[in-house]
Amino acid sequence: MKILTSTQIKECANQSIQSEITTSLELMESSALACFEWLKSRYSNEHNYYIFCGKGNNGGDGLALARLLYNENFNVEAFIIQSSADFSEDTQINFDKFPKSVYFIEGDDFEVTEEKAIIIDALFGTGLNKKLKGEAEKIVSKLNEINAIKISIDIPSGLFADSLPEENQIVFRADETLTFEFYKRSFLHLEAAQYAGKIHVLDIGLDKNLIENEKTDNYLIEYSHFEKNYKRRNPFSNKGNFGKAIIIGGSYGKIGSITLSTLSALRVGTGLVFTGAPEYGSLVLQTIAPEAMFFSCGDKYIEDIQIPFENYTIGIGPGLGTEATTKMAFEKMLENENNPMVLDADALNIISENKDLLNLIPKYSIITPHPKEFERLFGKTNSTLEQCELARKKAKEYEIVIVIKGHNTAILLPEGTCYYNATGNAGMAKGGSGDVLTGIITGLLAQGYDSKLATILGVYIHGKAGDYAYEKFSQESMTAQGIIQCLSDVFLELNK
Ligand SMILES: NC(=O)C1=CN([C@@H]2O[C@H](COP(=O)(O)OP(=O)(O)OC[C@H]3O[C@@H](n4cnc5c(N)ncnc54)[C@H](O)[C@@H]3O)[C@@H](O)[C@H]2O)[C@H](O)CC1
Ligand SMILES: [K+]
Repeated sequence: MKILTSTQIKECANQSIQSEITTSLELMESSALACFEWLKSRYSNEHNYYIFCGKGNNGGDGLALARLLYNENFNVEAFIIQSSADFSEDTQINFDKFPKSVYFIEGDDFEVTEEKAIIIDALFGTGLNKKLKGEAEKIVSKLNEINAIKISIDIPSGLFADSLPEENQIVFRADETLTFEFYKRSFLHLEAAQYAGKIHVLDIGLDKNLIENEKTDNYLIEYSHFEKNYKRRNPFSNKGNFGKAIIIGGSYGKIGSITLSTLSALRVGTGLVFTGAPEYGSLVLQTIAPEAMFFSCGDKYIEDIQIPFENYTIGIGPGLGTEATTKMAFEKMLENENNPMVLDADALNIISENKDLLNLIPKYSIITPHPKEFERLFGKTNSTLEQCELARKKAKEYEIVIVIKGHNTAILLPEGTCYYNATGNAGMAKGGSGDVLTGIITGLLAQGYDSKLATILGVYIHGKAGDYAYEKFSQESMTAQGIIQCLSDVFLELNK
């Protein structure tokens, strides 16, 4: 899905209106209708709906929604922010059409009975041009204190679509956000995501051809992406058709991580998986992952990387350690390899101590740092949005794919495009999850997916398997091994 800026979204709506595909009032009505249908499918008319409206078009969506709810006998009260501004044209029409009297409110001068309350935030949408202050700030602060179900229309009031809130900025804190046509970019960054809650993208009928023509460098990965690009297995194939993945890492006390990567590479369909680890890891690896083959790279730590095969794809880093001999072996390996590989964890830590190594990374390789590892590699930034933009620059500079792991993992491609992932959950915020991702991407790369697809699909599958693990084991009890187990659910769904 394309991620457009608020200006582009407005432009799409304006063009739809100018080309007489629709009118602005119809768009407002279809936005309200989409919210109404969504609410009706989830909440009964036993709830009391408190709808807080501004005087711009976001408020108009709120007032139209209030009318739709009222007409179907839901308990609705509409509150309108008292200000000197006039209603926008369409909002005025919807204000006139609402059959009940409304409350004009100033500051915290309003009451909400918490029991069975649903608060709908239609105060400000994408038209907000500066931080909330004065009366608006007081209303939102009071709403944030109320114990009720909270739903924002289009975007939580006080939040911007294309930039992130500062610390202590007042923003409506929603449990769910019903957003129109597109994910707003800020929703994909932690600093703003915490205000938006669960995001639901509702279709309001903007012209799909206009959306198609809008240019963007930011996308959200969707299931369709996966469905379209996934390589089905040919019934006449043999293991030679599905590549060789070489997983390298492990050191004293960290054989577990390389075992997780190995198991993951096996579970995404790789033809042959080899693990290069210190000698004493052999027994554990061969017991837990008997399908993989082992080759020794040292005694307690990786000391020498001699890959005894050809035509392989390397994934290196989990549990690798940063011993002096390991560093040397890693550097030598980088000098000798030309094909794209996956670099994670200690491989990245070694590089961050010697930045010249960045120039040795084969083009189109994939690095998978978490935010701290990224910082060690490329420097500190003030927000995750700035970090994402720095990663875009570095991905271009070194012609590599950068995966910043986190709440919404961001993938930056060498051509400058960003793909965000929305699968996954907080149960994955545990040791071992990253090792699984390394194994998945290496396995897909080995099977002939190019770097871009291997990463996009890999990150998506990883999150999706995490979501299955959540359902099966709970967020608390799921482990990295649980994610690996649930990879089969993802592939079963795909093959349905
Ligand atoms: N674009 C679409 O596809 C559709 C959008 N809809 C809804 O419209 C809003 C955007 O509406 P807009 O009128 O542009 O602005 P807002 O309602 O967000 O309100 C802004 C309003 O308030 C004034 N203002 C701006 N900043 C502040 C501030 N800090 N404090 C006080 N007042 C402020 C500004 O002058 C405006 O008048 C979008 O989010 C959707 O909900 C449609 O209804 C359907 C199509
Ligand atoms: K809003």
